Formats: sequence, C-alpha cells, structure tokens
Amino acid sequence: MTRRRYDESDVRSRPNPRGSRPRTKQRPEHAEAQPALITQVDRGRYTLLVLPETPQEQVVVAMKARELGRERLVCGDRVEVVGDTTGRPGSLARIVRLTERRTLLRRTADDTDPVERVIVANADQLVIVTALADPEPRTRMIDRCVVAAYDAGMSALLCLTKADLADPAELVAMYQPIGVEVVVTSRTEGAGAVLGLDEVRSHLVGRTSVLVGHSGVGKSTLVNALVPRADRATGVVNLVTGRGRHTSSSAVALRLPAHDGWVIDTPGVRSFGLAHVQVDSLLAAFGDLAEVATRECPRGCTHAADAPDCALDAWVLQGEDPTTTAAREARVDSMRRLLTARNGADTP
Ligand SMILES: Nc1nc2c(ncn2[C@@H]2O[C@H](COP(=O)(O)OP(=O)(O)OP(=O)(O)O)[C@@H](O)[C@H]2O)c(=O)[nH]1
Repeated sequence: MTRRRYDESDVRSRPNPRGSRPRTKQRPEHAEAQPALITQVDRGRYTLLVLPETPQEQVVVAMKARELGRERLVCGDRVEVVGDTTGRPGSLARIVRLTERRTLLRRTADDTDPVERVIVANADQLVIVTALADPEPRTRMIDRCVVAAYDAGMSALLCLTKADLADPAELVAMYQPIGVEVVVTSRTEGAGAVLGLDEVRSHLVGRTSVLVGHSGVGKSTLVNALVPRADRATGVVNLVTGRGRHTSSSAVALRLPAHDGWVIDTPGVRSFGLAHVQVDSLLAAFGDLAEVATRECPRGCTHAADAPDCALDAWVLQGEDPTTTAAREARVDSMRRLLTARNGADTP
C-alpha cells in the first residue's frame, strides 16, 4: 500500500484568522430603506409602523441590524428599515438606521447610579398622571418628573385624577407658577365615563405625549378612555397598600382615534433617577431666570437657596411692585424646589 502524499490541500488555511469574512468599515447604503416609527419594544423585537401616515402604512416586526451596534432603540424612535416589510405573520424586517432624535426622555436607575436609560424618543410632552387620593399624591415624585421632562426638552402636563375623592386646588396652585399646565379628571360613582376627558384631549392634539404615573393612579383608565381600542388592563387598588396591581406590561405608542396625536403609555416607569440632569438644562426651562443667571451669577453658582451671591435673590428684590416681587419669588422658589428634587431621593 502506497502512502498518500501530504500536500498543501491537506492544510486547512484560514485567510483571516480573526473571522470568516473580510472586515470592512464601509456600511451598506440601504438606498431602498423605508422610514418607520417604533411603537413598541419587546426583548429585541421591535414593532414598527412602516411609512406612517401614508396609504401604504404597515405594521411590521423587525430586529436591529448588527451595524447599529449597541445603540438602544426605544419607543418613539424614527428609524429606517429594510428586508421583509410585508408585515405577514412570521416576517422579520431589519432596522438599519436611526434618525436623529428631537427629544429624549431619560432616567438614571437611581441618583447615585450614573447609567443612563433612554425611555422614549421624540415626544413633545410628559403627562404626569397623579391621583388626588387613593393613592395619595406625592409632590416630590411630580417634581422629579417635571425635571426629567424639562431636561428632555419636553413640556410637562399634570393630570390630576380622582377629583371625585379630593380637591385639586392646592396642587394646581403649586404647579402653575412653574409652567406646568394642569388638567383635572374624575369619575362619578356608577358612571363609566371619565369627566374632564375633553380637556385632556385638547392638550394631546397633534402631539406625542408620554404618560407616566404610579400604579393605581388611574392611568390605564385614562388611556382606555382616550384610545378605546387600547385595552390597557386596569387593576384594582389594594386597600392595604394603596397600590394597584401591575397589570400592564411594556411601553407602547398608541395613536389617538382621529389620527391627531400619539400617547405613549409607560407602565414600567414609576420614578426618575436624575443623576444625568445638569443644573443648566433645568434652568434653561425657566427662560426668565436663565437670562438673569447667565448674565449676573458668579461662575460656578449652584443657584440653590444657600448659594452665595446668587443673582436670582437680587432679581426677586428688584421687582417693580409687590405683585411682581411675589411672582418672581414663586418662580425662583419653584425652580429651587426642582433643583432639590434633582438632588434628593424620591420620598413619599
Ligand atoms: N374614584 C375614582 N377612581 C378611579 C378614577 N380613575 C380610576 N379609578 C380607579 O382606580 C383604580 C386604578 O385604576 P387604573 O386605571 O388601573 O390605574 P393604573 O394607574 O393604570 O394602575 P396600573 O394598572 O397598576 O398601572 C381602578 O379601580 C379604577 O377604577 C377616578 O377618577 N375616580
């Protein structure tokens, strides 16, 4: 028996020892990519509305293309998508590009943990849903939501529910001076309808609104009334803890019935860690105060109540008449309250 000769073909060669494909820094162009809106994210699967607001609009499930790397995509993101965009059962498209975000609602896990989490992109306003009773309102929590909204470049709307159980006057007076608009809703015994809904709707027209609120405040009740097909599960408040059951799941964008805006329900978001918020971005939400502070405050001024030579104190005293002075004082006090909320923990 002759021995087979050992030759080159026996040597398994791998031209690129680090991988099976040559690497390139060039990204594919994807000229055929279609615009889409992310309406829900669930464990790496994205529900999209491809070509939104056009006759070809289509609900499609997609995954993120590798080339997007570790970039987190969230509800409200505008993206571009390729592949199977038929939306047929089992089809999977590929998100290849993220469009620049207009606003970005973020939070840190808590105030000492600097890891930022993006919650929702491109929303216009944060609707802070708070019950006037059952569970009791927590102003610290509201303040923190306002800070998160202002930092995101969004406006804030305070929606006070359960006005059939308690008077909203005190909270209304507290939030109006800081530019937070307030709407009040209630429900009468036996009647299924939510009173005050038309006013809530008038604030949502043509905008994308993110709804946040603690469990049991009536957020699902509100969402179901606004978007009748949404079918967000409503829980029952536990009489012992005052908390509701966590009946809803992940953040989802829901279109208002007349196609005149979106609401994004965020069941998992019940508080905001604010370690990422810079004093300046909070101050910027108070145009009049920011102007004074930029012009006259000493460098590195914290603008807090105990800050030496903070120009905001002098500005209050310079009010032309008692009414102006009182209004200025209320603005500065409120801004400082938010600064404190940014620094402190969320306490009941
Ligand atoms: N009295 C009164 N009860 C309300 C009102 N709105 C909602 N509720 C009740 O409050 C409870 C909680 O409402 P939900 O809509 O489930 O609250 P949620 O904020 O969505 O809570 P989760 O589902 O746990 O996130 C339910 O029993 C509702 O019927 C209101 O205006 N007045």
